[in-house]
Amino acid sequence: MTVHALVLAGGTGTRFGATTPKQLLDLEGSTVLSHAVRRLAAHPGIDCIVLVTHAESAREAHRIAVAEAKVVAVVEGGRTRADSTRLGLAAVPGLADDDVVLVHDAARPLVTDTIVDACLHALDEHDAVTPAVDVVDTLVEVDDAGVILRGVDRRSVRRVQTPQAFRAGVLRQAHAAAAGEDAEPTDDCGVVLAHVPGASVAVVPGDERNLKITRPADLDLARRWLAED
Ligand SMILES: Nc1ccn([C@@H]2O[C@H](COP(=O)(O)OP(=O)(O)OP(=O)(O)O)[C@@H](O)[C@H]2O)c(=O)n1
Ligand SMILES: C[C@](O)(CO)[C@H](O)COP(=O)(O)O
Repeated sequence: MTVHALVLAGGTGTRFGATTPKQLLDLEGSTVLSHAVRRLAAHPGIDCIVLVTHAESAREAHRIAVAEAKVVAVVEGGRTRADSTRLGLAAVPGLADDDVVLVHDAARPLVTDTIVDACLHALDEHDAVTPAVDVVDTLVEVDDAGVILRGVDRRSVRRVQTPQAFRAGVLRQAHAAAAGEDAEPTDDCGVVLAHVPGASVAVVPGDERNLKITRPADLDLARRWLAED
């Protein structure tokens, strides 16, 4: 059984507001993308990595591929995140249904071995696994006018992260069924839940430091946490 990782860097980073995609931003001398790939490549349980890039990130992705022996392919991503996963899956050489696929956001450069280990371990019992953290604020559901409709019990919700881990056959089945649909799922566990009836999808402990760089303040936090590592 081989463990493959897809690193998704096909987005534009609109919410960050920079002129280049956020995966190219500098984080203590290396790009955000390069941190994410380096951390996954250093995990002994991960055999090979496919980079899914935005056209503007292709040069950096190819540079990383030369430096990191585990990177076996670089492909251009799609319009949506799900399209990018689908294109990445198609580029994995020799992917067997009982192989494992980890799907990771390049925008999460502080992924740790502990998180990867937790995901891989839980995959012995589940079809798909995602790291997740607790919600500490009170949650409410609102209408379009911002009027609160009801409270949401925060004990029953989590904020999910990546890498998300899958049996390859399950992820392939889910994305084949989802292809062409109007919905734009924001993560791959959601695609499995929606399209693989009966699939067992579970959470394992994530880490607050495994943040997704979405807005400029996130980069400042990542810099601080990286310096503390
Ligand atoms: N078509 C897309 C959209 C997103 N992603 C990747 O999915 C991850 C999570 O997406 P997000 O943080 O939303 O990144 P962007 O789409 O780049 O940001 P924004 O939504 O602010 O435009 C990122 O690593 C991003 O590069 C991707 O590979 N292909
Ligand atoms: C996959 C993800 O990082 C899990 O939290 C998140 O859903 C990505 O969402 P985005 O809207 O693409 O930022």
